[in-house]
Amino acid sequence: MNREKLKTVKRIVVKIGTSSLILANGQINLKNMDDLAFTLSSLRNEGYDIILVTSGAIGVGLNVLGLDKRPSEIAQQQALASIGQVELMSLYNHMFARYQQKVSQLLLTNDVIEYPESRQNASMSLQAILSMGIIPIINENDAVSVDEMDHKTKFGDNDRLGAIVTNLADADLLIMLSDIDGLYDKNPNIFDDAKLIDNVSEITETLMKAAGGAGSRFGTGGMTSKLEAAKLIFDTDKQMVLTNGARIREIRDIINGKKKGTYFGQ
Ligand SMILES: Nc1ncnc2c1ncn2[C@@H]1O[C@H](COP(=O)(O)OP(=O)(O)O)[C@@H](O)[C@H]1O
Ligand SMILES: N[C@@H](CCC(=O)OP(=O)(O)O)C(=O)O
Repeated sequence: MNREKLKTVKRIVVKIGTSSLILANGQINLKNMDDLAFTLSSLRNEGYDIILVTSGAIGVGLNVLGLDKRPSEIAQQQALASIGQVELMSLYNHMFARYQQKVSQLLLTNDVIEYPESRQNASMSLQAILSMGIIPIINENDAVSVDEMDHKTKFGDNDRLGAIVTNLADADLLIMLSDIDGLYDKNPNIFDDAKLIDNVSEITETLMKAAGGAGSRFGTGGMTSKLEAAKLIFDTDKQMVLTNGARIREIRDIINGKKKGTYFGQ
């Protein structure tokens, strides 16, 4: 367990969850989005390769249509994601442009990553975008991804997608931004005495039991899906830091090795 390794990272994937992009009242969290655009653009200027994995298509879709909860029908959810994704990218495009940073969009499905040829193709596309100094912004292609018996196109959730992209891009570090300071030893929604864990070197059964579901009505996987993502990170010998999306500017402290959030690494 050594945060010293964080000081040598060159390529960083940042995953931001819906809970950091949408306020409790359903409005867009412009402060977090602007902090994200500023921080990632300045890191890019300093020479880091940056990839953003974003959630929020459905949350922003609800905002655009003035709805307060997800529809239950799949086709309705997909329509919402399709509407929200355009608005989400439009917001990012404007926010990043303020800092003279160009962005691109990549919408992925699980089958693209599973098939070696399309995976290689996605990887080459990503490399080409990065070599142009552009920040690729990645989400699942929610408008078309569904799971059928023999054709699985869904990733499950964007925490998993964040870990998959870290591997696909051969990045050194995944920064997972959520609405909480890191991983606690118990679900902090239920236990007042829950303590923040500083370092995790292995995903044990005890840790999995400590992880509960989503904290907001917009988040999906909760802490369980973040730990599943951490398992993929360990499998591929990468590092991950889980931290609060309300303090995005602390990413700089994190890559300077400071004790912020929960560090997953060996
Ligand atoms: N052991 C735990 N440590 C930290 N958070 C936990 C834990 N168990 C459950 N949670 C909940 O997981 C939530 C984060 O997951 P989620 O709502 O899916 O966020 P996001 O939209 O960022 O993916 C936290 O707000 C918290 O309420
Ligand atoms: N792809 C979906 C997000 C799915 C997801 O995992 O959401 P979250 O738990 O907020 O990271 C969307 O853009 O709405």
